[in-house]
Amino acid sequence: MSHRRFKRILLKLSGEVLMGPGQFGIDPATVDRVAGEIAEAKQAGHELCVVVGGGNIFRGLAGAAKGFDRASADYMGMLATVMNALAVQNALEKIGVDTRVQSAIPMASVCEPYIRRRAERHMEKGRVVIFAAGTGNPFFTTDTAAALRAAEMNCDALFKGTSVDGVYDADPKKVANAKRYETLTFGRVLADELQVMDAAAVALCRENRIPIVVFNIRDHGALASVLSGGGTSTIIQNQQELADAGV
Ligand SMILES: Nc1ncnc2c1ncn2[C@@H]1O[C@H](COP(=O)(O)OP(=O)(O)OP(=O)(O)O)[C@@H](O)[C@H]1O
Ligand SMILES: O=c1ccn([C@@H]2O[C@H](COP(=O)(O)O)[C@@H](O)[C@H]2O)c(=O)[nH]1
Repeated sequence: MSHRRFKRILLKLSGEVLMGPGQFGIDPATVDRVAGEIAEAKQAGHELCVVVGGGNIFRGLAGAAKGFDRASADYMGMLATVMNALAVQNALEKIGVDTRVQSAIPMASVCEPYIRRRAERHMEKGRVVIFAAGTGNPFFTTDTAAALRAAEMNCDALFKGTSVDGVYDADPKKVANAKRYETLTFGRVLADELQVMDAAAVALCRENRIPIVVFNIRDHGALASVLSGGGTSTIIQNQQELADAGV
């Protein structure tokens, strides 16, 4: 199923994927490749904004498990996403893509604060807006931030670029014979507690009728293939919209 109809896209970029073949941190070659794919999608006529994760550097839950105060650990996680956002911005600007980073935690000497109307204006001017620091609140995730920004920016779809090629009936990293869904309804994802994305993010997309496309951004060229109807992915929508799209 081609996703060309989705003109304005929120791309949720997994932090974990940005570490490339490494075990931690930012792999410049991977960031450059992903930036190239964003540029390609833009050239194909899509408007893009990006929310970056932070799992390659710090996750609040993992910090809390090691004894950090949960809220402080979450702030550390949000700061990690700012580093990733700057890396993605740098890679995009090197290849001539105009960008702005906006952070939900204001840090005036590093990037712009998040201002919705300003972000909208940047997008109208053809810039890629990279949203950093998640929602700015502890106890949330960058998936929820992605759903929130997708709603605020009137995006046609949320593309979750992660390290699995779709949503399965069980975690494919743990269950060898897990089966991938081609399409799913929001209701099914929530009822079956499929963990690919947190429930708050899924509920927000359901309420705002924003389809979610889950795909593996580790696969080279995956964004372009999925947009044009090739590649492997799962689309999550309301039942009616799946029917309208002929699925
Ligand atoms: N039913 C399922 N289908 C697909 N993936 C699942 C499922 N259940 C759990 N997962 C896991 O969800 C993970 C993707 O989501 P997760 O939020 O952990 O990472 P991310 O958003 O890609 O990274 P980051 O948090 O670093 O930004 C996959 O790596 C996969 O192992
Ligand atoms: O709104 C938010 C978003 C993120 N966090 C913290 O940041 C890390 C990294 O984000 P991922 O979604 O895991 O990539 C997350 O583990 C949280 O600790 C947050 O507190 N609020």
